[in-house]
Amino acid sequence: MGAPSEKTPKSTNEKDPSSPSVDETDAFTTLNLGVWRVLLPNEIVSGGIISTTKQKWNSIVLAYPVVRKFFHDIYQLSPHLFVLLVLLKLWEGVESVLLLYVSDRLLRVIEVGLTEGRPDVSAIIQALVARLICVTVNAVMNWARDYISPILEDRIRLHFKAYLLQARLCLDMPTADDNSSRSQARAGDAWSAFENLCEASMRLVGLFSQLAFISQQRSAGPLFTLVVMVRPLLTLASERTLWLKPHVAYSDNAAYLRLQSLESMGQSRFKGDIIAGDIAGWITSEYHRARDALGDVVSQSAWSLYGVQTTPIDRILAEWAGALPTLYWAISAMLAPASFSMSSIAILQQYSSSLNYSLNMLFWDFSRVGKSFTEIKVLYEAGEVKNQIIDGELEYPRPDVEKSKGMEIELRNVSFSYPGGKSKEAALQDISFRIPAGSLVVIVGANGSGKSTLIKLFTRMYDTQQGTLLIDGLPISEYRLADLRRAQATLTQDHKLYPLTLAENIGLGYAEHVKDNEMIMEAARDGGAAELLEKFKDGVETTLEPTMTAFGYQLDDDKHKALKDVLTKLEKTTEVSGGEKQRLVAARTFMRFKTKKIKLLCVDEPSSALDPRGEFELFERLRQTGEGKTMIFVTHRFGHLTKYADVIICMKEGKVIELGTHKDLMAREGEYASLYNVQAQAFTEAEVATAAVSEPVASS
Ligand SMILES: Nc1ncnc2c1ncn2[C@@H]1O[C@H](COP(=O)(O)OP(=O)(O)OP(=O)(O)O)[C@@H](O)[C@H]1O
Repeated sequence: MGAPSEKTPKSTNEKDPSSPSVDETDAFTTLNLGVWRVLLPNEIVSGGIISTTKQKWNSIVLAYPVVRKFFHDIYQLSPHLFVLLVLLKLWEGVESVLLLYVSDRLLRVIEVGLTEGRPDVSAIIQALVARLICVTVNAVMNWARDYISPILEDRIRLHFKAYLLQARLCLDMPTADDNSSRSQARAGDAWSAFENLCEASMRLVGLFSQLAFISQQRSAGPLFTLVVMVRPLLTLASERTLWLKPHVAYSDNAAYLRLQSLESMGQSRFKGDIIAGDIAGWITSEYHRARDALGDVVSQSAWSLYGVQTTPIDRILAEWAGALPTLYWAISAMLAPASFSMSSIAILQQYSSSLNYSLNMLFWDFSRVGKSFTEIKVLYEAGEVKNQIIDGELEYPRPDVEKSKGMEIELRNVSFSYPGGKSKEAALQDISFRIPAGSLVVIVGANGSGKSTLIKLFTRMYDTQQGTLLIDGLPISEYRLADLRRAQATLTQDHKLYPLTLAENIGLGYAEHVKDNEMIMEAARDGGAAELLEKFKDGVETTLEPTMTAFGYQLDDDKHKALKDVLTKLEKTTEVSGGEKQRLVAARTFMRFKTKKIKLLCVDEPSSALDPRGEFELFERLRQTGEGKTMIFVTHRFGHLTKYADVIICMKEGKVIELGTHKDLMAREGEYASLYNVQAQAFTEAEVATAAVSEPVASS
């Protein structure tokens, strides 16, 4: 491991130019742990053992209400299984004392027999039977616990998966993009936290029963019990854990980040590009190069690296403390040889190792209790992330606005940058214009000029940072988001196919009618996807990307042919062409029109993969179906739309540079006219080329 170092932010900056920018107020300290940088608040770094223990305790106290809720929720999931499992866990705690007791008894009766030269057979048999009963009961209890655990585990995992799914689905775009609200919560942590807490309670019960039992024994007593506890207490005091500490961890090690990027290129989504580009060899050699550059700087998790930062002195002290019980009975035997026998020494050894084990396990479990508390908190916090886009209260459409017309949109001095974006310039800069209700608008402009960003503001995927966006005369933020969304339909280049049936892929445009096959087929025809649906033997019930669960392991081509055949026959992902995907997504938008509530249609370059006829037909159908609504088309191939456009907005570098009808803008001979002429020229050249090719064919 690279030597861990703790330094204050200022000195870090002076010594290492690659260090992160740090808080000028010296609010935190940066720790370099392998490839990781861990930032800890200064008050936590500077605290000694007492303050660290206090922090641990405070974190546990603070997390208590949420842990109580956690147990209540699990109890509600299955009261019987919950109670049974908790009882079985507690039994594990008592089990160790029972075993101590019966072993103790067996040793004593054997020793009496050996000393007197006449073994008490019936007492030995009784002790053996007691031990047999004890281990049998334990075996049954363990079996019952292992039988119940997976059932409860599944219920807990699925419950928290549903909880996290809902939490993630509710996030808006800026919040989802925001690093600080990105949650580490995982549903699997709920079960491990529950198990850890049960285990810790079991250890506690076990420890108290052992302490009570051992301190009652004549050969041991309270002093011996205390001596045994020294080592585990020392381990607890010197234990380092990040779990209960507020911190930020990240890596800026260039070699490590390079390794991560190259490793991700093994994913199937890059397969085609990697084969076509023949770059597999390059990736492997770059990987080796990055690995060499990383050298021996370790890349295990920051949490485990933080935990192993002990010194040899800590280890030596712990080992010495572990030898104290032996020292105790050795000295006791010297001071009072008459009260000691071989069996009492063996029993003391047994007590000592049993207590030591229980205490070590208890402290180990309690160190995980901190982690479990944090995980439970993180889990519940994931459901409480506040969206950055605040919902409005006003009903949309407003009762005082004419319903049959489309949505009116007005921008007043709007500027916008993507949260966390890396660009030097804002995506939109000081934009003002008004789109009257029911207009057909075409937005044109070069790549990156801000056309799609405008659509994202109209649909309130993001909020403007400067200026105002008005819908029907009032700021967009005043309307209820759900109402606004219900009144909008979008068809963009970003839409994806869901891993569901084709019927659902289309039907979810109008979720209430997702089972209405007639409506779905109508939407499919409008989107140009009807022929595609007929191609599949399962028709609309086809799932293009079924969830894959099948895997084969250690199958030999010849010996396990039957098994391999089963694997081959299982369902696979079906690819459709880019144009076919766009037709299915377009069908979903036509399904959305069937809600009859749409007042704004935003179409953003949805036809890049469609053939020219497909694109022409799609735009025509959208235009006809959208009549009476405000329609906004973003497209690079705008030739056949401009004659219908009430307004054309021409964008460049985040600004509106021209605005008007086709005729106005052509007369101006500016950016729009130049874009139009390039297209017109391309069409003319294509026509000439087609004519040149078709002529000899026609004459032959
Ligand atoms: N999610 C994002 N995060 C950060 N920057 C973004 C994001 N999306 C777009 N941008 C940037 O905002 C600017 C405007 O992008 P936008 O997608 O609106 O352009 P566009 O005119 O639609 O381009 P195209 O014609 O290529 O689709 C670009 O500089 C782009 O890099």
